[in-house]
Amino acid sequence: DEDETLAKDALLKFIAELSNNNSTLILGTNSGWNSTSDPCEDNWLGVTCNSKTVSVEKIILDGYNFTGTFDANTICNVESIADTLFFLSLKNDLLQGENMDSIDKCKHLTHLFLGGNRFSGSLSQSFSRLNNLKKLDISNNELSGILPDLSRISGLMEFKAQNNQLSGEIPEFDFSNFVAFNVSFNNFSGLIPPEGDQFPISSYIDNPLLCGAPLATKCSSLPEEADSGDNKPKRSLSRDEILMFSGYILIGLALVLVILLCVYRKRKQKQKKKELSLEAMKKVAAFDHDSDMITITSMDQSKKGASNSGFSSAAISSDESNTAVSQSLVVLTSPEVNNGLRFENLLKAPAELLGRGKHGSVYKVMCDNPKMTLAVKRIKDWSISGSEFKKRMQKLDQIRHPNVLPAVAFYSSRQEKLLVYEYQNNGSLLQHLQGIQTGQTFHWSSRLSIAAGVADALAFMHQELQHDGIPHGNLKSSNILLNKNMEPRISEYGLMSSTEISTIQNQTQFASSSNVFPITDENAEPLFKADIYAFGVILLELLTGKVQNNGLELASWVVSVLREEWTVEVFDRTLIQEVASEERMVNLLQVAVKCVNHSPEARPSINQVALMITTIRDEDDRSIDVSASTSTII
Ligand SMILES: Nc1ncnc2c1ncn2[C@@H]1O[C@H](COP(=O)(O)OP(=O)(O)OP(=O)(O)O)[C@@H](O)[C@H]1O
Repeated sequence: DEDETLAKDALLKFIAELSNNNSTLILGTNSGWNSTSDPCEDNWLGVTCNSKTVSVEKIILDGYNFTGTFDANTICNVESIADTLFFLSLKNDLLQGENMDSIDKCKHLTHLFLGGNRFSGSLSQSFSRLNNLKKLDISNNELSGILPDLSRISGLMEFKAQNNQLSGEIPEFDFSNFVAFNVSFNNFSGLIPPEGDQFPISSYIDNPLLCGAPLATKCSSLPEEADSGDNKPKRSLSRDEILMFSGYILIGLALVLVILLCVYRKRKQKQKKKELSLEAMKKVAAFDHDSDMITITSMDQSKKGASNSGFSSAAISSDESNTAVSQSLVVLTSPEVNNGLRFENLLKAPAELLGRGKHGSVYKVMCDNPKMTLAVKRIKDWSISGSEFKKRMQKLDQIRHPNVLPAVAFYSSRQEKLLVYEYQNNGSLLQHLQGIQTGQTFHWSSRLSIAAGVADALAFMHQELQHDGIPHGNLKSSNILLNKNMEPRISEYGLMSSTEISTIQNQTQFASSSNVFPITDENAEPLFKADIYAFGVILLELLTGKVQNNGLELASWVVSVLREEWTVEVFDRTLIQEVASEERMVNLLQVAVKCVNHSPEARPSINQVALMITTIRDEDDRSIDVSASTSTII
């Protein structure tokens, strides 16, 4: 109750400051803003509350020409408002700003619209600490000076700052998430950051010192153009501006002198070091070559230190003799390799490092006998006993699904395990998703059938391996490989370590006193639910075209956008252009969101997921048939 009173008092002070104590006149007598009513219960004009927590979430007071002051202290210093307010819009109110250094205390703001006011001076650094911000509008104000580093806000999707007198360089925004951007009619200078050219010229015009795409001004010609004065905006300068520019000129001159000195010194040094650096470059080239392409050497060579490949030393580092090693390669029942794959052949074949994941490295191995290309995964320090590993591999080998890539052979020693798979020519789903960023097409129908294939395979594997407690354990787009027909094949099924198992069980409060193998029916459930979460993230990647990584926690980003009902903004833009029916995309999005539910128990079973996706795909197939037959009739 005390909180509610504090919030109400703060709101009343806020409106009084905004309106110069004229709120009743400006908002009307029925607006609700008075001390005898309640902002949430009595629906104050422009205030939206959360119906469950009865706390203020949105304030929208646009276009009232209040002419007073927005003092950030007034609302952001009151916890009961700052903790829940995520939307603040005061557009076209002719306000001045005060104590804007406190704006970061309104830390949950995702939308802040302050366009069309009389904010002046430079924008407070504290704007760059609004970490949850998605949209910021400071356009049509009297702001000047350099922007704070707003590029720190990783989820920012929209920035509007046109019609101010802002100067300095545009912050290095990560434009990949942006849907709108405008800095036109300012005094920005320097290069437009990379990918800024996805926005039209109108987003940048009238910044005489700005250069680079999409503007026609090339950056190298910038100083001359600026000096020549031809393109200078023709407006009289204030005294302050004259002082500021004189300061800039002096600093500029000093910088030029320093640069000239540096260049002169460097040239001298370069001449001296020319021979040395050539030598160094040779070394670098040799090093690169070694690490990209390795030949798996025989034991003798390795002893002499002939190879620095991780894989060769992996095989050799076991203290067993060459024959013992050869015997310990267990070839599983793959007809193509059953005949002839021996450990020695693997060791002799040329190999190339494909990548290093958290479980170890993967090598592409071009084997001569039998003639085939393999992917060999080397897992170090896997806390699973040799016999348990063997049992698991043999069990997995009995469960076959066309969309799961089986291991063709494995090797186990105390220090390391090797797993041999057929090499898949079309790369991983991750690579295809990354290709979208560079303009490669990834059609909706391919995405949908990959989703359906993976869901089917996962449903089958879960059903077959439920009793053995073997989930996938590390499902992600780099482990979904694509064969030559672009059909998905889930790789690395069942390679989860006991430490990871304990972590998941702990997270889900399923942990028992013993978190070690064997996993039983009762404690395995959270592990399978973790696979469903991971599959949900893959669905989100397919729909958004974005990739889950350290910088982007995809599920929370999507959920936060959806909470504000901007469903369309979630989707990959190329999909929206391509897909006739948004409905099926929305249906698939709903499946994904169910899968990434925080509570494991609330996630659907994989059978339900597979069924939902098959239904969406069937509808999609039917719609293609219908449109095909319609076009034939026409
Ligand atoms: N059978 C295969 N055919 C083709 N490429 C493969 C095959 N197996 C793995 N790769 C690729 O090799 C690279 C490295 O794989 P790795 O499994 O080490 O990485 P990761 O999946 O990122 O990590 P981890 O699975 O250890 O968490 C990945 O790009 C993966 O797609």
